[in-house]
Amino acid sequence: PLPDRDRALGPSHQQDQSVYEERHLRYISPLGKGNFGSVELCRYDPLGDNTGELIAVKKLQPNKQSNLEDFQKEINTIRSLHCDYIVKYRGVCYSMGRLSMSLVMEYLPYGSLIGYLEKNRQLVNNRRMLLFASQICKGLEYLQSMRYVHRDLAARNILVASDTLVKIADFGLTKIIPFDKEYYRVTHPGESPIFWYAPESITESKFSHKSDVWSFGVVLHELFSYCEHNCNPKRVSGLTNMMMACWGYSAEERPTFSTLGDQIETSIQD
Ligand SMILES: Cc1cnc(Nc2cc(F)c(C3CCN(C)CC3)c(F)c2)nc1Nc1ccc(F)c(N2CCCS2(=O)=O)c1
Repeated sequence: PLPDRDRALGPSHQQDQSVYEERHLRYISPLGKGNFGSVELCRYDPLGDNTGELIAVKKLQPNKQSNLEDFQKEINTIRSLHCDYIVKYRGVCYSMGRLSMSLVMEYLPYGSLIGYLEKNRQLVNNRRMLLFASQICKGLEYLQSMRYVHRDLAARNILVASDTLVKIADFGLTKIIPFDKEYYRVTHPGESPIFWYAPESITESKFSHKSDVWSFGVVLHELFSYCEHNCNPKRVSGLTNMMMACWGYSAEERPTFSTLGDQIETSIQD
């Protein structure tokens, strides 16, 4: 049964609501800004007594029309994803005054993985790093099962829910692979720094699950270069081999996320 506060407010205010009324949105602080728009920490407080839930609200930069289409696609993408290792969609908030809309998502208190690693270097040992790698791998395996290519996988786009849980965020560049092809070719060159891009993404603007595997290798490198290496060298060498495999020059050489997942589980057992 719904908690009393929701019963009193009727169906539109249920926990699994998808429309947030702007009048109940309490701005708290900025979380991040980019060419995409901005993400803010808000409290949705219909009772006005500060008991409402904390949410992350992504607003679109009020400019080019094409952004609105891309934003709609991003909302449709994240709304279709249901996985423990992917940041949860909560709903949308229409602000009629400005004829704009915002994407409402669950709020993960620890911020991006990069910031977390910098602040908690001593906490993230080898084992914790492999746990995070395994969660990101499972999230990517789920994305692949939905025929999505993330295209912007990097530690800055991974969010930390707790000391033992990370989630993939930011589906602004995510594309669906057409049913009759193995890859997605973009027309416009990407915005991301090419450090995370597979060779074919740079030379031919081709993106596939295997180019996400390349980027996953870079995320492993980011994770690994922050954590303590004071653990068993077998894990270290296992991880190094995984990274090198993700960086196979041709996409076919690279492992699948399920193979990588198995290798990570094996390394965790060691
Ligand atoms: C959906 C979502 C849920 N929870 C959270 N929690 C969150 C909690 C935090 F304390 C912080 C920081 C931590 C550090 N201090 C100094 C400032 C606040 C933080 F940055 C985020 N953030 C979300 N989104 C989000 C926010 C901000 C972003 F820059 C990006 N992006 C980054 C590259 C593309 S991006 O748009 O993915 C996504």
